[in-house]
Amino acid sequence: MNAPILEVTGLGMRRRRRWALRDCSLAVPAGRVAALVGPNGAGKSTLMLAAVGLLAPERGSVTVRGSVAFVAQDKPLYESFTVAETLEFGRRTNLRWDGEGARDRLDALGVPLGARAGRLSGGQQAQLALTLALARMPDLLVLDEPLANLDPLARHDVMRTLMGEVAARGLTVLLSSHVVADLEETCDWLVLLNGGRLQVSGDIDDLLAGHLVLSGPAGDAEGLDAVSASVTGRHATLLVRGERAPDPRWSARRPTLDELVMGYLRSPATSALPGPVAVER
Ligand SMILES: Nc1ncnc2c1ncn2[C@@H]1O[C@H](COP(=O)(O)OP(=O)(O)OP(=O)(O)O)[C@@H](O)[C@H]1O
Repeated sequence: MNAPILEVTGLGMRRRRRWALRDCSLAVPAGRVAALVGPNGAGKSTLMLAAVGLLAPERGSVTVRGSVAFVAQDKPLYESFTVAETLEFGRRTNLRWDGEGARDRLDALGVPLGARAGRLSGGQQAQLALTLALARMPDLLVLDEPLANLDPLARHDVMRTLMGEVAARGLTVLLSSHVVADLEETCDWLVLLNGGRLQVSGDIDDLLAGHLVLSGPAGDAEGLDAVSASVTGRHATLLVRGERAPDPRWSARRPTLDELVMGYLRSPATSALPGPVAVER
């Protein structure tokens, strides 16, 4: 595994008086596209604010090995600036700035340079905010719900832009979303928060390969160590850890990412976390 670009150890974060995150330890290897998922109030934004240094940890530590850029949920843009003025402002306020790449990207997306940022569509504003962050040439890009309020085509375009950058220069991305289906094709790392606790962290292919969805008679489910189970009449569907069905009474298949996420969210006391991570220094 590549050395983690983001490493969080024993992180505890308080928002006002309440703990928003407790005892979170995770590592995201360089070059990954990591999905940060969890219900409302799980602590996703808090974790991202800690990762980019906008909130200081109450307990534990956050290490980023490289430069970081952040796009907040409300995509702050100067509404009265034109797109060209926005780019010029970026050039003047950043030491590292890929203005040419930014213009090329906006050109390819059909975002007019002369339009005022406040008059762009939601999808174009999302692309402009993403373009500004990418122009800073970060090693780690942190995006708080970059796909919220976008139509399916705009969501696809944003993800394609990200994938292009990841492939072209090994960018690492941490992005939060509520729509797991949007993440399945592009993300290869999963971080699942629930109620301020880390529940799942790891490579998505490994996680999917290490779990099964079992279907069979509800009466046979006892004794199986399921992550979660749903029973309809005499039939049970279970998410379990393992690579093979326990016996022929159960039909087994690999879960989808959505099934894996939902299975863990239904059982907040369960977790799928790696052991201590060896870091190359
Ligand atoms: N500015 C704030 N002041 C006080 N408490 C806050 C603030 N922002 C968030 N919190 C609290 O911290 C906890 C974690 O919130 P956070 O915004 O990190 O969750 P989230 O997973 O990003 O949620 P969502 O999916 O709704 O955006 C919640 O209990 C929330 O009420």
